[in-house]
Amino acid sequence: MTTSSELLDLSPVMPVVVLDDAEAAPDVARALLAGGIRTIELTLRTPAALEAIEKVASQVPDIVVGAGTVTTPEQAAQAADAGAAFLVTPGTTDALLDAVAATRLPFLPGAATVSEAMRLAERGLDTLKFFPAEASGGPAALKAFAGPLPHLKFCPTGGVSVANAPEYLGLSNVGCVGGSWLTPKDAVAARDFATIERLAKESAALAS
Ligand SMILES: O=C(O)C(=O)C[C@H](O)[C@H](O)COP(=O)(O)O
Repeated sequence: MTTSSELLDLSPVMPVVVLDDAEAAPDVARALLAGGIRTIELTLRTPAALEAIEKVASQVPDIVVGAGTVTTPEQAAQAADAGAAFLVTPGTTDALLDAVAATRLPFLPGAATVSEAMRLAERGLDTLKFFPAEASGGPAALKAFAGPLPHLKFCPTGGVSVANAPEYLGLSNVGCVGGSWLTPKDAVAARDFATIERLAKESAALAS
Protein backbone atom coordinates (compact mmCIF):
# COMPACT_ATOMS: atom_id res chain seq x y z
CA MET A 1 0.00 0.00 0.00
CA THR A 2 1.68 3.17 -1.13
CA THR A 3 -0.97 5.82 -1.73
CA SER A 4 -3.94 7.23 0.18
CA SER A 5 -6.23 6.26 -2.67
CA GLU A 6 -5.12 2.61 -2.51
CA LEU A 7 -5.83 2.74 1.22
CA LEU A 8 -9.49 3.51 0.55
CA ASP A 9 -9.70 0.49 -1.76
CA LEU A 10 -8.61 -2.04 0.87
CA SER A 11 -11.96 -2.35 2.69
CA PRO A 12 -15.36 -0.65 2.41
CA VAL A 13 -15.10 0.35 6.07
CA MET A 14 -12.16 1.81 7.98
CA PRO A 15 -12.64 0.86 11.63
CA VAL A 16 -11.95 3.80 13.94
CA VAL A 17 -10.74 2.25 17.17
CA VAL A 18 -10.24 3.70 20.66
CA LEU A 19 -8.20 1.49 22.99
CA ASP A 20 -7.47 2.04 26.68
CA ASP A 21 -5.25 -1.02 26.87
CA ALA A 22 -2.53 -1.59 24.28
CA GLU A 23 -2.43 -5.30 25.15
CA ALA A 24 -5.83 -5.77 23.49
CA ALA A 25 -4.71 -4.22 20.20
CA PRO A 26 -3.31 -7.29 18.39
CA ASP A 27 -6.41 -9.38 19.19
CA VAL A 28 -8.74 -6.57 18.08
CA ALA A 29 -6.76 -6.32 14.82
CA ARG A 30 -6.91 -10.12 14.35
CA ALA A 31 -10.68 -10.13 14.90
CA LEU A 32 -11.13 -7.40 12.28
CA LEU A 33 -8.91 -9.33 9.86
CA ALA A 34 -10.81 -12.55 10.51
CA GLY A 35 -13.98 -10.65 9.57
CA GLY A 36 -12.39 -9.53 6.30
CA ILE A 37 -11.36 -5.96 7.20
CA ARG A 38 -7.82 -5.09 6.14
CA THR A 39 -7.26 -1.68 7.76
CA ILE A 40 -7.39 -0.34 11.32
CA GLU A 41 -7.23 3.27 12.45
CA LEU A 42 -6.06 3.48 16.05
CA THR A 43 -6.96 6.88 17.42
CA LEU A 44 -4.45 8.89 19.44
CA ARG A 45 -7.15 9.66 21.98
CA THR A 46 -5.73 7.50 24.74
CA PRO A 47 -2.30 7.17 26.33
CA ALA A 48 -2.21 3.54 25.10
CA ALA A 49 -2.56 4.44 21.42
CA LEU A 50 1.09 4.68 20.34
CA GLU A 51 1.99 1.40 22.03
CA ALA A 52 -1.11 -0.18 20.46
CA ILE A 53 0.07 0.92 17.00
CA GLU A 54 3.52 -0.52 17.70
CA LYS A 55 2.05 -3.87 18.76
CA VAL A 56 -0.26 -4.19 15.76
CA ALA A 57 2.49 -3.16 13.33
CA SER A 58 4.87 -5.78 14.72
CA GLN A 59 2.44 -8.62 15.59
CA VAL A 60 -0.29 -8.42 12.93
CA PRO A 61 1.53 -7.65 9.68
CA ASP A 62 -1.47 -8.57 7.49
CA ILE A 63 -3.54 -5.57 8.61
CA VAL A 64 -2.63 -2.04 7.56
CA VAL A 65 -2.47 -0.01 10.78
CA GLY A 66 -2.75 3.76 10.84
CA ALA A 67 -3.00 6.51 13.42
CA GLY A 68 -6.17 8.56 13.74
CA THR A 69 -6.99 11.74 15.64
CA VAL A 70 -3.59 13.17 14.71
CA THR A 71 -4.04 16.80 15.74
CA THR A 72 -0.50 18.07 16.41
CA PRO A 73 2.79 17.99 14.47
CA GLU A 74 4.38 16.05 17.35
CA GLN A 75 1.74 13.33 17.11
CA ALA A 76 2.38 12.91 13.39
CA ALA A 77 6.06 12.21 14.05
CA GLN A 78 5.32 9.95 17.05
CA ALA A 79 2.79 7.89 15.08
CA ALA A 80 5.27 7.42 12.23
CA ASP A 81 7.94 6.34 14.73
CA ALA A 82 5.50 3.84 16.29
CA GLY A 83 5.06 2.17 12.91
CA ALA A 84 1.84 3.70 11.60
CA ALA A 85 1.43 3.01 7.87
CA PHE A 86 -0.91 5.98 7.38
CA LEU A 87 -2.17 9.04 9.23
CA VAL A 88 -5.68 10.47 9.61
CA THR A 89 -6.57 13.91 10.94
CA PRO A 90 -10.02 15.23 11.86
CA GLY A 91 -9.17 18.66 10.38
CA THR A 92 -6.04 20.35 9.10
CA THR A 93 -3.70 23.21 9.89
CA ASP A 94 -0.62 24.32 7.95
CA ALA A 95 1.72 23.10 10.70
CA LEU A 96 0.02 19.71 10.74
CA LEU A 97 0.20 19.40 6.95
CA ASP A 98 3.94 20.15 7.01
CA ALA A 99 4.57 17.61 9.76
CA VAL A 100 2.57 14.91 8.00
CA ALA A 101 4.31 15.60 4.69
CA ALA A 102 7.65 15.11 6.46
CA THR A 103 6.65 11.55 7.42
CA ARG A 104 5.94 10.75 3.73
CA LEU A 105 3.13 8.45 4.87
CA PRO A 106 -0.20 8.10 3.06
CA PHE A 107 -2.52 10.62 4.63
CA LEU A 108 -6.26 11.27 4.97
CA PRO A 109 -6.65 14.90 6.01
CA GLY A 110 -10.00 15.92 7.45
CA ALA A 111 -12.20 18.43 5.62
CA ALA A 112 -15.83 19.37 6.16
CA THR A 113 -16.40 22.07 3.53
CA VAL A 114 -15.76 22.68 -0.17
CA SER A 115 -13.23 25.40 0.65
CA GLU A 116 -11.29 23.13 3.01
CA ALA A 117 -11.27 20.40 0.37
CA MET A 118 -10.06 22.87 -2.28
CA ARG A 119 -7.28 24.09 -0.02
CA LEU A 120 -6.06 20.53 0.50
CA ALA A 121 -6.29 19.84 -3.23
CA GLU A 122 -4.00 22.86 -3.79
CA ARG A 123 -1.46 21.06 -1.62
CA GLY A 124 -1.68 17.98 -3.83
CA LEU A 125 -3.99 16.02 -1.53
CA ASP A 126 -6.85 14.36 -3.41
CA THR A 127 -7.99 11.70 -0.92
CA LEU A 128 -9.67 13.21 2.13
CA LYS A 129 -11.61 12.32 5.24
CA PHE A 130 -15.06 14.01 5.27
CA PHE A 131 -15.57 14.77 8.96
CA PRO A 132 -17.93 15.05 10.73
CA ALA A 133 -19.87 13.41 7.91
CA GLU A 134 -23.44 13.27 9.19
CA ALA A 135 -23.26 16.64 10.94
CA SER A 136 -21.78 18.27 7.83
CA GLY A 137 -24.62 17.34 5.49
CA GLY A 138 -24.15 13.61 5.00
CA PRO A 139 -24.39 11.92 1.61
CA ALA A 140 -26.26 14.88 0.08
CA ALA A 141 -23.34 17.21 0.84
CA LEU A 142 -20.74 14.80 -0.54
CA LYS A 143 -22.80 14.24 -3.68
CA ALA A 144 -22.80 18.00 -4.20
CA PHE A 145 -18.99 18.13 -3.71
CA ALA A 146 -18.60 15.76 -6.68
CA GLY A 147 -20.01 18.37 -9.09
CA PRO A 148 -17.20 20.95 -8.89
CA LEU A 149 -14.58 18.58 -7.40
CA PRO A 150 -14.98 15.24 -9.22
CA HIS A 151 -11.28 14.40 -8.82
CA LEU A 152 -11.43 14.30 -5.01
CA LYS A 153 -12.18 11.06 -3.12
CA PHE A 154 -13.49 10.89 0.42
CA CYS A 155 -13.71 8.63 3.44
CA PRO A 156 -16.78 10.01 5.26
CA THR A 157 -16.55 9.49 9.03
CA GLY A 158 -18.58 10.66 12.00
CA GLY A 159 -22.09 9.37 12.49
CA VAL A 160 -21.69 6.66 9.85
CA SER A 161 -23.20 3.26 10.70
CA VAL A 162 -23.87 -0.06 9.01
CA ALA A 163 -27.35 1.32 8.25
CA ASN A 164 -26.35 4.52 6.44
CA ALA A 165 -22.98 3.34 5.03
CA PRO A 166 -24.52 2.03 1.75
CA GLU A 167 -25.81 5.50 0.93
CA TYR A 168 -22.27 6.90 1.17
CA LEU A 169 -20.64 3.92 -0.55
CA GLY A 170 -22.93 4.40 -3.54
CA LEU A 171 -21.46 7.86 -4.27
CA SER A 172 -18.88 8.30 -7.05
CA ASN A 173 -16.50 10.20 -4.75
CA VAL A 174 -16.51 7.81 -1.78
CA GLY A 175 -13.79 5.14 -1.53
CA CYS A 176 -14.69 3.81 1.92
CA VAL A 177 -16.42 5.00 5.08
CA GLY A 178 -14.96 5.24 8.55
CA GLY A 179 -16.66 4.35 11.80
CA SER A 180 -16.30 3.23 15.37
CA TRP A 181 -19.23 0.80 15.31
CA LEU A 182 -17.09 -2.27 14.55
CA THR A 183 -15.33 -2.05 17.91
CA PRO A 184 -17.93 -1.08 20.55
CA LYS A 185 -16.40 0.04 23.84
CA ASP A 186 -18.10 -2.73 25.85
CA ALA A 187 -17.02 -5.46 23.43
CA VAL A 188 -13.40 -4.26 23.58
CA ALA A 189 -13.49 -4.02 27.38
CA ALA A 190 -14.95 -7.54 27.65
CA ARG A 191 -12.45 -8.90 25.10
CA ASP A 192 -15.48 -10.04 23.10
CA PHE A 193 -13.57 -10.63 19.86
CA ALA A 194 -16.38 -12.77 18.41
CA THR A 195 -18.64 -9.70 18.36
CA ILE A 196 -15.92 -7.61 16.72
CA GLU A 197 -15.38 -10.30 14.10
CA ARG A 198 -19.13 -10.49 13.41
CA LEU A 199 -19.41 -6.70 13.01
CA ALA A 200 -16.33 -6.73 10.77
CA LYS A 201 -17.82 -9.45 8.58
CA GLU A 202 -21.05 -7.48 8.21
CA SER A 203 -19.06 -4.35 7.31
CA ALA A 204 -16.71 -6.13 4.90
CA ALA A 205 -19.75 -7.38 2.99
CA LEU A 206 -20.91 -3.82 2.24
CA ALA A 207 -20.37 -3.06 -1.44
CA SER A 208 -17.94 -0.25 -2.15
O1 LIG B 1 -10.97 10.81 16.19
C1 LIG B 1 -10.91 11.35 15.10
O2 LIG B 1 -9.89 11.58 14.49
C2 LIG B 1 -12.13 11.80 14.46
O3 LIG B 1 -12.06 12.52 13.54
C3 LIG B 1 -13.37 11.32 14.92
C4 LIG B 1 -13.68 9.90 14.57
O4 LIG B 1 -13.36 9.60 13.25
C5 LIG B 1 -15.11 9.75 14.79
O5 LIG B 1 -15.39 10.09 16.11
C6 LIG B 1 -15.67 8.41 14.51
O6 LIG B 1 -17.02 8.65 14.46
P1 LIG B 1 -18.13 7.65 14.93
O7 LIG B 1 -18.05 6.48 14.02
O8 LIG B 1 -19.38 8.44 14.76
O9 LIG B 1 -17.84 7.32 16.36
